[in-house]
Amino acid sequence: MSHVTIHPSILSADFAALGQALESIGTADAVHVDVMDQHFVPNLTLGLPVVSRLAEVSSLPLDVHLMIEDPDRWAPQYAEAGAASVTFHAEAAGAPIRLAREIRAAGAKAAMALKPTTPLDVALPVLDELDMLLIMSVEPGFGGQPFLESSLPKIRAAVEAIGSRGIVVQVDGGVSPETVERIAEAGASCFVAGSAVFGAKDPSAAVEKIRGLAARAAGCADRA
Ligand SMILES: O=C(CO)[C@H](O)[C@H](O)COP(=O)(O)O
Ligand SMILES: [Co+2]
Repeated sequence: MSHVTIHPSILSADFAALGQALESIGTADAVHVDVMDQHFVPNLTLGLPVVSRLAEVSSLPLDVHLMIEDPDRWAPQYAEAGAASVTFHAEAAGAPIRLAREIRAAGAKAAMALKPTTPLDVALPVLDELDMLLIMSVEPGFGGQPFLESSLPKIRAAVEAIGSRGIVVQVDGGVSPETVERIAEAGASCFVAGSAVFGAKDPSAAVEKIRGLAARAAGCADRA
């Protein structure tokens, strides 16, 4: 039986206390790290030196979400730095099949992300090279935005296109106790949640709450 996984996004954590942020989400399955370059998206966060250090100190796997131009050049370096998975955007990649292969060769799982307006068709030729497909449910760039309902049919279509290939469908943006059940019912199994986790008084409890709701809605075993 499959299970759901929760990846809190440290975009919504205190950037002056990232070590404490990691400690506060001990119940999570991985930590989602949003790398933004102020070119692909209108926001600037952190880069390779910080990700390398997080990989050294984190007991959770690092799920690195690259919102950058030219991921063909940079993504493999995040895999070499110790990321468990590296996600590049389809809209930014020049040669996505080659890039996914390079990420895997560098020791990480390979994932590709689609912005809300990018059609699923773009991912179909790349699927066989991917471990995970990220369906963005907000316009990338900022945490705390409302979940886009238009992503639900896209999630259903992605799950159907993937079939039995074992590729994880991840959803990122506006995931909260209010939205996670509908997203799980649509077939996603990996949930990124930033503000809903780090905005809570007890981030670890928020992770467990979101996971429990998702697992019940998906009709599968609650991992926790
Ligand atoms: O990639 C992202 C934004 O581009 C973040 O991962 C995402 O927005 C998480 O934050 P929230 O759960 O608050 O929407
Ligand atoms: Co993200």
